[in-house]
Amino acid sequence: MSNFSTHNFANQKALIRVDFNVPIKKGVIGDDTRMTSALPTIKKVLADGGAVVLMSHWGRPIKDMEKKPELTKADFTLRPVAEHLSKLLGIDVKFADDCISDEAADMAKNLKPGQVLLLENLRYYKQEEKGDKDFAEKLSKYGDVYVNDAFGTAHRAHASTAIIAQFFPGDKKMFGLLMEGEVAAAEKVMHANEKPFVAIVGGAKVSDKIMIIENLLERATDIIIGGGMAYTFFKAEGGHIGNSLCEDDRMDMALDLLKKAEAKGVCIHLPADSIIADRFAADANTSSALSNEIPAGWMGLDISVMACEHFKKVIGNAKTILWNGPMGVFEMEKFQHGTKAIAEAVVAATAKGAFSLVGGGDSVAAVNKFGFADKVSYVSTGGGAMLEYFEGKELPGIAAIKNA
Ligand SMILES: Nc1ncnc2c1ncn2[C@@H]1O[C@H](COP(=O)(O)OP(=O)(O)O)[C@@H](O)[C@H]1O
Ligand SMILES: O=C(OP(=O)(O)O)[C@H](O)COP(=O)(O)O
Repeated sequence: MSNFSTHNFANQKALIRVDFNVPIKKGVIGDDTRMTSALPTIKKVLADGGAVVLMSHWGRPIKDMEKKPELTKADFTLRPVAEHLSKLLGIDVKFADDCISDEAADMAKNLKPGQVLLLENLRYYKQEEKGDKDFAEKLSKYGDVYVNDAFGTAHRAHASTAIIAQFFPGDKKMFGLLMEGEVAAAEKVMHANEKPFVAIVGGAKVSDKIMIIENLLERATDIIIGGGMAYTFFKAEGGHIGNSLCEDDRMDMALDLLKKAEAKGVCIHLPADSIIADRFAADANTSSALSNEIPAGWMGLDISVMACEHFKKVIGNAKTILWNGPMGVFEMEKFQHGTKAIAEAVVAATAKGAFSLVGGGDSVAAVNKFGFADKVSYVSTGGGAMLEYFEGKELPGIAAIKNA
């Protein structure tokens, strides 16, 4: 592998895998941390006299379109990201409507030094997530040099994050500045794990993160499980969760995890009560209920008073805090309280000397929304990636460049 900082990109095209999986609502970018964090890498290539071809995924289009037939590819387009990036860079960022078409290939070929091209969402193609070799090879033709700066997606062995690296010789593949910075910070935290070590896991990616929680049992003294994650546990224990988020095929795993935690002496903290809603909507009717007694037709969208108080106490004693995943649907005013309360507790613990690492696209958006980003020890652009790194695993996106 080569060194990004010392590489001279003059007259070269850098094909950069970024993680621009940022919140977008009605075509407007929300928290743009993942974009601003990649700017130093992009600017260095341009300053050297090179050109930049950017590739990213956004959301999970194929899976989501299967679940909700009313969705179309247009709901997952990266076009607003190209427009926002134009503003951030102060130049007109070109956009290819399809990541793998002849047109995209031509646009990449004709790119001049100082120009930037963003390809449409890689996940329009199932080959991306399957790690298809031909797909990766086609993408590899867009650049002279491959740069991986997508720490948030480094835990995925996908075509653009890992498989593609084999099509570049050792001196033409490298990590970008964001990736280098993230890895250095994660290493620091790995060695700063003073106890009590409290891991806070929330959000909506139940199946992904339930496996990660199991591995956290090796390091954490306490694991707080909130957000949409929690209801699979309550249902598995025989509770009533109404229409709350749940992955039935992970219930056995949830029970198993509770048993393993008990055997290891790790405390798992679930939210005793929830703010419930009659619809998944900002103007839904709301009430509060025990998290295992949610009435039919209602869903838990935030943690409630008892849970907040309990979680705050646990966090107050922590010396090391690792947080990924919001406690509720913080994007909606009515369901932001739990996430805010937990963020405040993490900030207070940090002020008392704890080391706190917060990561994940939505988690970062949440700490920014509440103005706490500079009051925690480190904010990572990776959520699942950060947690997996913490397990001591070599992430596929890192291994593909390092070990080739
Ligand atoms: N109880 C809940 N029910 C449904 N969605 C939830 C719930 N709690 C949190 N969420 C959603 O989880 C999403 C973030 O999850 P995730 O992607 O796992 O976090 P991150 O991006 O920080 O890694 C947010 O959009 C939030 O609205
Ligand atoms: O947002 C992301 O991860 P995160 O929710 O763990 O922060 C990354 O862009 C990876 O997305 P994925 O979990 O759909 O592969």
